[in-house]
Amino acid sequence: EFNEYESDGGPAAKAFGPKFDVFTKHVQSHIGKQVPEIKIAHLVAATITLKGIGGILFIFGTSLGAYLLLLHQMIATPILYDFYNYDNEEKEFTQLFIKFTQNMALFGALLFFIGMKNSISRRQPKKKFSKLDHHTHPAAKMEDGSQPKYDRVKEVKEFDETRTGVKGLVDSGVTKVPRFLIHPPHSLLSSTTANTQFQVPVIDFDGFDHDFRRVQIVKEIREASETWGFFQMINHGVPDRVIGNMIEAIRQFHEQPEEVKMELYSRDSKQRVRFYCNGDLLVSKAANWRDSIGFDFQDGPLDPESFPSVCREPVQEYMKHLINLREVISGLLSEALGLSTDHLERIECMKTENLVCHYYPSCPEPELTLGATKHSDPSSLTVLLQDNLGGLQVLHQGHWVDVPPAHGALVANIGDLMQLITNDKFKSVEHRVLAGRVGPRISAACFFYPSATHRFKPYGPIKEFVSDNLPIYRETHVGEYLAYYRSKGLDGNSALPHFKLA
Ligand SMILES: O=C(O)CCC(=O)C(=O)O
Ligand SMILES: [Fe+2]
Repeated sequence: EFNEYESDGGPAAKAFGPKFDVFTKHVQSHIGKQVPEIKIAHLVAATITLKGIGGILFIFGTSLGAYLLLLHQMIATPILYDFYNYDNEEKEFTQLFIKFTQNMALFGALLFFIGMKNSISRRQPKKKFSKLDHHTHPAAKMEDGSQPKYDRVKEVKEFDETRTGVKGLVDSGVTKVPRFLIHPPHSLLSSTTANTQFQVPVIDFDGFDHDFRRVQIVKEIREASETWGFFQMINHGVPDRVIGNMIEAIRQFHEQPEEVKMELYSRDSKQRVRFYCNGDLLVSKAANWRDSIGFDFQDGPLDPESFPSVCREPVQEYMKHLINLREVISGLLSEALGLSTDHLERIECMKTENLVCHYYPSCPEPELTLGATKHSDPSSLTVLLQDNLGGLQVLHQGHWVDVPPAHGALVANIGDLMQLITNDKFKSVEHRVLAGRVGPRISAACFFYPSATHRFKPYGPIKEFVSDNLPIYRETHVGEYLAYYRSKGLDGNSALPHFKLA
């Protein structure tokens, strides 16, 4: 009867009216003020509406429905079940009191429902990307056989907003490589057929400061830098223990809880320590199956507080050794170029260090993607530490050649800026990383650049390498070079030709 309504309020108003009068009198005598007059028919209409709409919304599981029902309970219960107007001996008291407490229980249940809804939405702040994977796979077809419409920008944006990188995808149970990570067939072609007739040179640095050995080492470095642009170094002076700790620390950074790592996620290259997935995610055509943490040292040490605590000491210790090694290589490279030992140091072309520590998660479909697209490094020189899984390949005489992991070894490779200042004498050679079913693979690339404090210092071909006054490249500075390199993204083409003189 309470749900029937007529213009005077119907039977509901007849039951409700007297009780409401008593209730308003109570309230008036308590607060000592006149309560504004409310038409009983309006009140009944309001409570029926609240109950009706609230009930329907609640069935569909919305919090708004629960709030409306709460409001209904707050108005109707104390007025309708007015046990407090009866003596506790009277039978109405018991009946009304039972009804009142039942409604209070309902009130509590509604509060509980709202609380649960809020806590669920707080625990799931981000979209689970995995829900999308079957839509985004190019092999996926609509029911009518057509390809689903693909919105790459949206997919990439949603992925970026998870702030958890490729590892986040893997952890959420993705079993297919999402489309934005799939590379075109021509860049995947012959992924698995590495050429085994060539071998990347391995150079033993033992005795580099003894004249006799030094001559030999300098010769090997010259040959490797002119033909391969790559060589592996052994007995380079960085202890195995330091290397082992470094690999373990990178693993620990990437494998710590998402919530901690997400705090450091950033696309702002001015942020000196940051976690990111594909520096060129927003400009590249195909993303790489890897996450990275970057440390931009800029001509000096970083504030220890800016390191994530899981990897602070191992990274600092590794870099201390790499600074020493840079001095050694800088002298050897200068000599290999036929310049005085301190030449490269004097022109400050390797003064800044930028360390990027990569994590390549295991991949369910490694034949569809890459750990790193074919690229050459923009640096003057890169020193790379890789774990024992393999996957790094260098392009040599038109063939992809594996750079096999060797215990305790470090890889050195000539970067674009070195090729530019040596007028093509030393080569900045293209390399890539295959994705693997076994993982994670871990690596740390330390890029040595010209001084960051002299970002606009011009660099062009050194005069000793310019015969008949024919430089191949125009002058540039590290700021310009990097801006161009980044704007292009890793698209498989070198940035160097852009700086060629006509
Ligand atoms: O992870 C690797 O082995 C190579 C990484 C690389 O080429 C780079 O960071 O430029
Ligand atoms: Fe590289």
